[in-house]
Amino acid sequence: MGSVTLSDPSLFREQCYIDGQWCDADDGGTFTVDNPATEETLGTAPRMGEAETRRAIDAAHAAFPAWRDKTAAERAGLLETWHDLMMEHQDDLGLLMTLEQGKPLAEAKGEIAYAASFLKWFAEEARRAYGDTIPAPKPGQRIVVIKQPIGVTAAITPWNFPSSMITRKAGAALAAGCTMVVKPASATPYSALALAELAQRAGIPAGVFSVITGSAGAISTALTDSPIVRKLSFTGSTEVGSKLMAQCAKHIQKVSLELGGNAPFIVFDDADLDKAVEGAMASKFRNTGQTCVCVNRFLVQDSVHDAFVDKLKVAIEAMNVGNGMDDGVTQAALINRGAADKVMEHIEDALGKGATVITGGQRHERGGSFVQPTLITGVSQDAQLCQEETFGPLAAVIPFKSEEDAIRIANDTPYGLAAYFYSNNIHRCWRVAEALESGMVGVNEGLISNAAAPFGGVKESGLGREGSHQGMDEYLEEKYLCMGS
Ligand SMILES: NC(=O)C1=CN([C@@H]2O[C@H](COP(=O)(O)OP(=O)(O)OC[C@H]3O[C@@H](n4cnc5c(N)ncnc54)[C@H](OP(=O)(O)O)[C@@H]3O)[C@@H](O)[C@H]2O)C=CC1
Ligand SMILES: O=C(O)[C@H](O)CS(=O)(=O)O
Repeated sequence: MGSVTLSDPSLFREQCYIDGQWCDADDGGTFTVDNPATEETLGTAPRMGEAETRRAIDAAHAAFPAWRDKTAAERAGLLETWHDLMMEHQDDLGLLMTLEQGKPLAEAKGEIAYAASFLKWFAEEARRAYGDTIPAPKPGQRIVVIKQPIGVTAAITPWNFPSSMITRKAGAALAAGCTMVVKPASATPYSALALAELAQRAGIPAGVFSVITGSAGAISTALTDSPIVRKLSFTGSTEVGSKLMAQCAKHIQKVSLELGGNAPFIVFDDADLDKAVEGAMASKFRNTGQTCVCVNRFLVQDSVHDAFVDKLKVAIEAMNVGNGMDDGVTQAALINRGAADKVMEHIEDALGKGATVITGGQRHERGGSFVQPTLITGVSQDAQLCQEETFGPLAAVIPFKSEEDAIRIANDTPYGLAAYFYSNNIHRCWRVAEALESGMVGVNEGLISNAAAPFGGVKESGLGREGSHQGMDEYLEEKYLCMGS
């Protein structure tokens, strides 16, 4: 990995993990993994396809009975050991993540703690897969509902949170008694393979958790063509999520989808503007704007518009753009040049429709996939960014007059993942929170993601919830027992 040395170099894996074994692709094929900040090659990962995927599915199938039959406490203990190993190696795992994904090192280490928190959360939830007994309508009968693990599951995960998007799924699946085959994003395989290394060290049995890298199409086809796989969990674009949902129909596989967003951030005239700016910065610029719950559109009420924009400009200009490995950097390279092109396309389109640049607006002088953190105002509602997720460091402000205008504009999107608003009027807070078409709402809060909360969207932002006590239900089947006399 260039000049970077891990304290524990064995966490850097360039092979996949199938059935407890580290292996290359059958044909020896590999793909390269680059550092987004320097565009240097970090290493390679196996280019696997259908044959390797089928072996991983078969291993998961073979491992399922014994894993299912462990007690919840035994599964919980192994998840807690995996959590502890993640935290013990937090620095190395953070380094790996910054090298392959680009995010500032402090954020990467933060994501490792966030990722580990899902293992700890679901270790606790494992012990609470409660069933029901229901008074029967017929004398002598008894109605009992038990919960059982769904079986072999699969996950396809994105590059923006290369560790936590895996543990948010695998933690729930393994806690429920399921086994899982994971295909991480090709841009960020090393965080996933390091998780597999630590799962092996934690004593999670062979076949229970496998990680395969390579052709997304071939791997996903093998996963959705197999009736052994009973559930697929996906985080990524709505376009791919829709394709996968259709593929899962063939064998009626359960599917969970965490997809794209288009989050509105509404600042009302009765907001605390300093808190609103704090929340705006946290939500907009986390991971250099590359999260599915990032603000995509700022809606600011006329009477506070200029004051809010002035404060936001100061906060944006205080950020430090650079290589995520360097101390003090708070905005990093985007995942690739294509992502930077998309941000510039959104800026240029909005300017062409009458918007004004308040700060930024250009590619960063560092070149490559760096973009200046940008603030634009006077954004027209027919701008491309109002219908498409920018996924980058662009704060776009749309003015509004009334509360009704704000709700109408906010809901004018096929997406509904996260929404945010700031107001000190409790009656308005209830009205607006209930009116927003979104799975999650931050009320006077810009950071809403944690393992205890049900994370998920409505409309074209997805299906199902992850985390919280709902997260494990995605991996459990309810069985109704009718006990006759
Ligand atoms: N909801 C969220 O958290 C996320 C949303 N997004 C949104 O998606 C946009 C595109 O980002 P991107 O990373 O390209 O997201 P994708 O949806 O393309 O990729 C996410 C995952 O899906 C895999 N994948 C890609 N194409 C297919 C396919 N045809 N069948 C099965 N799996 C597939 C990818 O594999 P591979 O890497 O090998 O191509 C990756 O593992 C972003 O700009 C953003 O708007 C992106 C990431 C996270
Ligand atoms: O997919 C994402 O962008 C993540 O879900 C964001 S979060 O969970 O870290 O908020």
